[in-house]
Amino acid sequence: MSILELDIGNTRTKWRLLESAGAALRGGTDTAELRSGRLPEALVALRPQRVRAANVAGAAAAAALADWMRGLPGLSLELAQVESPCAGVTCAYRDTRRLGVDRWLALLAAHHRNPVPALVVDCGSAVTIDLLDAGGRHLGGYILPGLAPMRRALDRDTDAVKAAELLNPGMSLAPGRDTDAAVNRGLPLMVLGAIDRASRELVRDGGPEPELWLTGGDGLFFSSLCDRSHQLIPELVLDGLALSNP
Ligand SMILES: Nc1ncnc2c1ncn2[C@@H]1O[C@H](COP(=O)(O)OP(=O)(O)OP(=O)(O)O)[C@@H](O)[C@H]1O
Ligand SMILES: CC(C)(CO)[C@@H](O)C(=O)NCCC(=O)O
Ligand SMILES: [K+]
Repeated sequence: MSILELDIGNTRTKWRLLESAGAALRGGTDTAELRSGRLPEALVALRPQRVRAANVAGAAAAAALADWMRGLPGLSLELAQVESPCAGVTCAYRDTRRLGVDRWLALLAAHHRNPVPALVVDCGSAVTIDLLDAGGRHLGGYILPGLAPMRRALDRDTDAVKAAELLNPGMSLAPGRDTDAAVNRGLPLMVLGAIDRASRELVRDGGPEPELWLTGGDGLFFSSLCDRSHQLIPELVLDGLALSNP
C-alpha cells in the first residue's frame, strides 16, 4: 500500500509518500502555488493508492489537490477532521471542528509516542502551543503569530522598527543593542517565553516537567534556542494522519 500524505499549512505544503518500508519520497511547496493549481512535478508523478491530508489553508488548496486526483481512477481525497476522542486523545474545544486539524494531529501523534503530560508546539505561520495531560486530555492551547507575521506587524504598525531578518540557529538572545538585534532577538524570545509560561499552566502542583514536542517549519530554529529538554519531530502532523485516518 502506498499512501500520499499532505500537511497543507497557510505558508507551506509538506508531503511524503508512505510505503510499507516507510517514507520513500518527501517534498514541499508553497501553499500559494497549490492554491493556484500548480502541484510539484515530483508529486504529480506519483501513483499512490490512497491520499490523506490535513488542510488548514482553505478550500482552494484542497480543491486543487482533488482536481489532480480526478485523473487517478479510484482515488478520493481523505481529509482529516477533528473527531474526539481519537487514539486516546479528547479535544478541549467546545466546538471541536474549530480546532485546527494540524494541531489535533500533532496531539494524536505526540500522545501515541509517549502518553505523558505534554506541550505540543508547532512553529509555522502561526505558533500553536497545546497542552495535554497524562490521560490524553487536551486542556486547550494558545495561538501566537509566527516569526514572519510578528515581524510584518512591527514593520507595518510602527515608523521606526524595520528590521531585516537575521535569525540563525543557536543565535544569542542577549538584550539587543540596536534595532535589528532588538527585533531579531525579541521575536524568538516571545515564543520561548510563552512555552515556559504555558508549561507552568500544565504543572500546577510541582508535578514532573511535561514532555515538550517541537515541530513545524521553524521547529529546528526554536529547538536550537530552547534550553528545556525537548524532542524535535519535524513530521509530527503527518504522523498523526495514520491515527486519524488509518
Ligand atoms: N523551504 C522553506 N520554505 C519556506 N519557509 C520555510 C522553509 N523551511 C522552513 N521555513 C520556515 O517555516 C515557516 C513555515 O512553517 P510551516 O510549514 O510549519 O508553516 P505552515 O504549516 O504553512 O503554517 P500554519 O501551520 O501556521 O498554517 C516559514 O515561515 C519559514 O520561516
Ligand atoms: C492556528 C493554525 C493557523 C496553525 O496552523 C491552524 O491550526 C488553524 O487555522 N486553526 C483554526 C483555529 C484554532 O485552532 O482555534
Ligand atoms: K502546520
